[in-house]
Amino acid sequence: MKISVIGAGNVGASAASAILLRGIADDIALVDIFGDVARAKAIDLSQSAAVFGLDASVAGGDDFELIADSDIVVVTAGSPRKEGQTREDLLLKNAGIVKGTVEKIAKFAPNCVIINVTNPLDALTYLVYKTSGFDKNRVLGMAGELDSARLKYEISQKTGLKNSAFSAHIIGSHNDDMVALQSNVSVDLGGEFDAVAQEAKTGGAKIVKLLGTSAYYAPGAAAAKMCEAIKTDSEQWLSCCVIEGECAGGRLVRLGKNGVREIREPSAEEKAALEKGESQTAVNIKFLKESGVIA
Ligand SMILES: NC(=O)c1ccc[n+]([C@@H]2O[C@H](COP(=O)([O-])OP(=O)(O)OC[C@H]3O[C@@H](n4cnc5c(N)ncnc54)[C@H](O)[C@@H]3O)[C@@H](O)[C@H]2O)c1
Repeated sequence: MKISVIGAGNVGASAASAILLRGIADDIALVDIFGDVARAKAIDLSQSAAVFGLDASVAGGDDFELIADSDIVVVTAGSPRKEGQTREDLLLKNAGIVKGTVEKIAKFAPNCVIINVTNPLDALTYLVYKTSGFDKNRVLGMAGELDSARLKYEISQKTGLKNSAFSAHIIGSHNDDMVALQSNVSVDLGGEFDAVAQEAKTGGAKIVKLLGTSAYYAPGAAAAKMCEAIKTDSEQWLSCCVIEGECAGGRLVRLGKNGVREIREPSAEEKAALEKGESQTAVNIKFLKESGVIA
């Protein structure tokens, strides 16, 4: 399997490292406008493969021909949040970067599954769909697996339970109105679920405040997990952003070689909870249409 990552910055390099060290791909390509950065990180990653005696190859540079014949392309090109910025503040600048990137993906890797990571996640995943011309099952966004991991972290902190002892999911939009699924949490939090969920929802902002930029190890790991599920036609339900009509939002899905295999239909109560976050995504998409970024 060949997996390419566009953007060799914090999230892109972390995703490539997780993909490599979990043995998900035989070939990895890392592309960045700063070709030497991508080349250097590809050499560094190749040497980390040598540490573990792994045979996967890693190439890097600024030439999109490197991504030819990729099965999966992960898009991380774009600016991250700085302190005080919302994900929405990144909309127009990152939309231009993602659009240009996806035009090249459609040219050089026309049969791949695209996983968008660049924020604001949901509106830009919709932009990926419209720009690529791909079937909607081959366009995904990564956010829900990260948000769900943050919920697991908070539950583990609260209860002392190990990660392997329970499951938890967050779906919906990658903004303040994401939806933690209490019915899916296999731990009794005794009435404290909402407070714990709120900690998870603001988990990204807490890291931005401490670090001055957004998180990258967990986002990279979450993108790698989606790649692994695609490769293995996994039976696991993952929280991923998918195209829903004329919008995009996080749902529990099963992934496989062609991308989305199955979407779990939200309950009526969940649908009502999803509306607020997705109305923000709809506003962002409308703005991209009015700005001419989406034709
Ligand atoms: N979906 C999520 O859950 C999630 C989580 C964390 C970060 N993010 C987002 O991921 C994106 C990347 O974050 P980061 O921390 O890696 O940023 P970063 O600045 O470390 O890396 C971004 C990289 O993109 C490159 N780039 C910019 N324009 C490009 C282009 N046209 N072609 C190729 N490469 C290009 C830059 O040179 C840089 O190396 C941001 O938009 C951030 O908000 C999303």
